[in-house]
Amino acid sequence: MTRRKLVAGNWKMNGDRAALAELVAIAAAGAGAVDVAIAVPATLIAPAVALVPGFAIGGEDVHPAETGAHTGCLSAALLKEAGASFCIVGHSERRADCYETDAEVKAKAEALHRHAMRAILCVGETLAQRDAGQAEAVVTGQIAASLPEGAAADWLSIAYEPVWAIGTGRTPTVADVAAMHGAIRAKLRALIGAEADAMRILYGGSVTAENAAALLHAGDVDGALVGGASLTAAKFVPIVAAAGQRILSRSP
Ligand SMILES: O=C(CO)COP(=O)(O)O
Repeated sequence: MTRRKLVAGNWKMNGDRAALAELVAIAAAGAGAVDVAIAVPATLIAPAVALVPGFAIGGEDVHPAETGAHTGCLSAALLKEAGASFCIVGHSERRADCYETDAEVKAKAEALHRHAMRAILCVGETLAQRDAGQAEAVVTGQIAASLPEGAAADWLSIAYEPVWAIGTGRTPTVADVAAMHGAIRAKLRALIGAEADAMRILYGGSVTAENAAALLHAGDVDGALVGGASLTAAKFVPIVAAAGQRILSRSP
């Protein structure tokens, strides 16, 4: 099955209104054979959408409830009203900083689906878990416990982001990435059957213009979730270009 690649950016708590100018060239790069999307801090969603209408701008977190006494939180409806078409859920920084559980991540994804928004659900192991030989069990366990009801490829993507590869300049080997994505695909098949073959599984963690071609064309890798290198068009657009290239021959 051919899956169209998705290269998504995650600005985290970076960027400001001036930085939104980068989105003009980034949005133009998304007009080709690769889907492109950028998640920005919530206060930047509306001005970003105004600047690049029609381009996929997303949030970085959502509260599972519809409304209520949740000071400082944002519902899917609020994100959508601001112009977001998708949202990241379960990023490891939120699992660590905000103690988010798999059950909460699942509820957040379901809230997005109720509002016809797309979701990128993040999973990934820590270095200690990898060193202990538990990486696959941890990641497939997160998938089993946080996969939302009604999970389907037209609104949900998975992002495999090893915690130790985020912002560190370290990445797993291409073989390790392919093995983990294969394990995630197998787990998805067990949970949702043939729909799993249409679902995009992104890799995230220190993706750069230099390593993107190798990582993005590994087995079962359907795109990337990019942090630091998504903040400027100069760094991000070459990653989109790498996703669009077919590797016709490899050196021995
Ligand atoms: O966490 C990430 C994207 O969600 C990855 O961040 P970096 O690309 O900065 O390593």
